Amino acid sequence: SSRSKEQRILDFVLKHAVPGDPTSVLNAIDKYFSQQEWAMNVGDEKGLILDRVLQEASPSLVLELGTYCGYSAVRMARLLKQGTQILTVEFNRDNADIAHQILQFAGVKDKVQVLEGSSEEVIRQLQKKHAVDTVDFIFIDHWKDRYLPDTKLMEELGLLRKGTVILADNVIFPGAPDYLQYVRSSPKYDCTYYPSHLEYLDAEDGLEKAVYKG
Ligand SMILES: Cc1cc(-c2n[nH]c(CCNC(=O)c3cc(-c4ccc(F)cc4)cc(O)c3O)n2)ccn1
Ligand SMILES: [Mg+2]
Repeated sequence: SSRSKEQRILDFVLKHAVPGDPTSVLNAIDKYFSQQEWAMNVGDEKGLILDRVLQEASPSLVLELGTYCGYSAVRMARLLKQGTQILTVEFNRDNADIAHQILQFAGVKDKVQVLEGSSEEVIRQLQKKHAVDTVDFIFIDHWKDRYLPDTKLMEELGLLRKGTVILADNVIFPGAPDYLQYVRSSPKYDCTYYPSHLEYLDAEDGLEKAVYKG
């Protein structure tokens, strides 16, 4: 059977990147998209914004919604201190498996745990099954119609603490208008918009940072 796009990305990484070198894995994935075909990784332009916002927050526990091939999980893991944990949630079993292999190759597997399932079911299990108290940094990059309900669910479950940073991808394209409207009008969040472009294309996109005020 023909290999999926995600399997082709994995093959390209295994061929062109250096085992144990996360930056070479990111460069290989970015090169794949510039040479071969587009895919929905956050990319290098928005990735730089993620780097800066993450370093500023210097979190101990990171939750990512939407792993895809693991590009942003590798991106975050390469910047975080030892002992930091990233829990990343992927809905598609095949992609979760690809991400697993890319994370392993990059040498960041000890910092990242890929949880397969829907964001809602995983979020509901975090406190009991994954011994999570509160989360310090959340990168939201999953189905755009789930940004708002999942943020409200995390509030309700007490997973956010004073200062928790929520960074959301694609708030312009494909867009998460209900989420944007909610965090920007809620007294519980301090929001900042980082304009950018859709990964590897010219269409406008951006990241929204929402800091929970507790
Ligand atoms: C419900 C649930 C879901 C998940 C989950 N796991 N993996 C994902 C990936 C979701 N990501 C996207 O759909 C996405 C799409 C575009 C795009 C598409 C088409 C265009 F034309 C232009 C841009 C661009 C992006 O940057 C994106 O991130 N969600 C995990 C857990 N629970
Ligand atoms: Mg995205």
